[in-house]
Amino acid sequence: MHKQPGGHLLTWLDAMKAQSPPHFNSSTLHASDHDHTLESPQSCTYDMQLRESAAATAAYTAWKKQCPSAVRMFKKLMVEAKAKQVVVFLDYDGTLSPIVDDPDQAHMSDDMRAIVKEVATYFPTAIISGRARPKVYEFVQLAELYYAGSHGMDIMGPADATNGFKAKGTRVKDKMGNDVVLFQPASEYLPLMDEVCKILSESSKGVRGARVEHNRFCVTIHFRRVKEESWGALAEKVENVLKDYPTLNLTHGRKVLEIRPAIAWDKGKAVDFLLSSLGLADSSEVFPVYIGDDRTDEDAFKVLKDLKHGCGILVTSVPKETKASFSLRDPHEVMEFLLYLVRWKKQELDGVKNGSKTSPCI
Ligand SMILES: O=P(O)(O)OC[C@H]1O[C@H](O[C@H]2O[C@H](CO)[C@@H](O)[C@H](O)[C@H]2O)[C@H](O)[C@@H](O)[C@@H]1O
Repeated sequence: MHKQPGGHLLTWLDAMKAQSPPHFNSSTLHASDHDHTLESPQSCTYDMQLRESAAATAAYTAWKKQCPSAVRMFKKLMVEAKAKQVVVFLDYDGTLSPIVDDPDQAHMSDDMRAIVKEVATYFPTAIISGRARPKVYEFVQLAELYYAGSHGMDIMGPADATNGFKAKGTRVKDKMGNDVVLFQPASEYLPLMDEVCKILSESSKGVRGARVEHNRFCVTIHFRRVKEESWGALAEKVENVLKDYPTLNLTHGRKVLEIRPAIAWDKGKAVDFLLSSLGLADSSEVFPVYIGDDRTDEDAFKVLKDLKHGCGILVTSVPKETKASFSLRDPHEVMEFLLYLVRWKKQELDGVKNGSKTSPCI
């Protein structure tokens, strides 16, 4: 019998469970999240499912009064954006791609890729992900975007300053031979991250379903395929390894624990950095839109809240505490919102061409 992990880890484990709860699709009454492997749906009677489903729907509906749908409120939301430079920041997992059990299979659809590509033709667009940057690039496959991997600790953008992007960083060539600028505020941590990843991969081998993902400046320990009764044991292993690394921090996300350099840098700082690099920091003429589903996205929502312009949009199908002002249920709704955004811009440009002063209607 293993001993329980420390108090703060127990709190995190509870938060992780709460963050990706199973929810019921009212039309089929089947658990529609992938977390059913960790629950025991057999023990639920049909009536119980029905009641839980109704209660979950009621709770979500009530929560949406504080955090309304960005699709339903689109027109209102974009009033403030009129004539401003919209900049789009997109998280990857759970935002552009659905959450799946195997992190290597979290592909985005071709339709989603097409709409993100179109968004990027009208607005500077960045992907801000916890993933290693090359991995998220492999999924997204769009050279015209800015990428910030490892929760913002690995930023890459085109070096061609004609598009206004003047990042301080190192000029290198990307895989395709294009000139890019790299900004890696935690670059000296790379050997340490490699070491920790190796030790954790070894020590977690005994826990069935555990998976350790090297996200370059972040090491992610996946709990999604681990039986809940083994979560404590896995968390304890992580905690034990971390004891020897005082310069690293532990955080949690959707059924993951993550080890990161203990530096003051996060997705919010990456948003600030990209806005500055685009020459748009401290400007009331910019309207940043950030869409994300995870705890780590809250740092970016906070930055937008403090800026007092722009908007944070949380992707969730269950009520969550958030600093975002709007919400979208899932990646399908994200796609719908991005379509609206493109249509809004096209109408605005058509209006300018035709000399119309009226607001575009969606
Ligand atoms: O910032 P993000 O782009 O949202 O990345 C956060 C983590 O996303 C991935 O994990 C999450 O998605 C997986 C695939 O759907 C899922 O299996 C896992 O439970 C989720 O936490 C990614 O694998 C992590 O490395 C990222 O840190």
